[in-house]
Amino acid sequence: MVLTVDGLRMRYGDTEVLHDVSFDAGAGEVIALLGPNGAGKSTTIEILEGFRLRSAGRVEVLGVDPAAGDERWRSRVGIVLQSWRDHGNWRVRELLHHLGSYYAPYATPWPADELLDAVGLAAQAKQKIRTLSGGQRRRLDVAIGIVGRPDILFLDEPTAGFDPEARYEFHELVRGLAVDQGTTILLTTHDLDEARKLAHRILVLAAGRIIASGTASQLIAAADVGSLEDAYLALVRQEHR
Ligand SMILES: Nc1ncnc2c1ncn2[C@@H]1O[C@H](COP(=O)(O)OP(=O)(O)OP(=O)(O)O)[C@@H](O)[C@H]1O
Repeated sequence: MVLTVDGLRMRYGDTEVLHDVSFDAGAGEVIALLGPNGAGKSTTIEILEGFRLRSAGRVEVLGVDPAAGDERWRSRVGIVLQSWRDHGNWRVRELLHHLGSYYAPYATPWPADELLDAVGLAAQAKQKIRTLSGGQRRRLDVAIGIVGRPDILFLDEPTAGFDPEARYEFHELVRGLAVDQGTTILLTTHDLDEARKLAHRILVLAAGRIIASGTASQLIAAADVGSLEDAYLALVRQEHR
């Protein structure tokens, strides 16, 4: 398994926001984590990325506890946060080239120009980052996440602000990473269509617990409804009762 989460708990002060979360993922698997605002999706991802220390449970990412991940481990993990800190005065190509160089001791980084093509930013290569549109910045966030050709990629709401074409191209890119490079991908999204199109498995997290898990068709069949949207709404409404 590329990713194992077993009995994960997280507490902020007196409030427990993750209760006994367990799931795993294999190579090349795309998993979508869905759930209402505040369900604990970002918290889960940040623990797996090694940014937050969990309260309890076992977590392994590429065979390593993220709390103890070293530089080599970090170089194999790609991360797209909800918002990347800005380097406004850097130019797009320059930043990607620079960040790619960090990975050079461990992996062959994606050449900046190829990566710019892949995320649809070739025309903005020489632009300063602060002049990019919201969607263009988000594409750059994605490029930053994959520049080191990671074995596992964490994407926190990657397509928020994308136009439909950018979204389509991003979906193709994610599929390519999973299929051609065997990259394992865990993404959070509020876009059910995105989850249906991309994910081999969907996890629904509500109030810190996984309340359903399966393919889109399995979730739809289990709820005995006609669409993933209806299945999702039935699940989270049941949880609210
Ligand atoms: N540093 C913190 N201190 C205290 N509470 C926090 C902290 N970070 C998050 N929380 C709380 O933990 C819960 C889970 O938050 P989290 O950001 O993981 O949710 P989410 O599922 O990613 O939500 P969204 O869909 O809105 O991004 C929320 O109730 C949030 O208010």
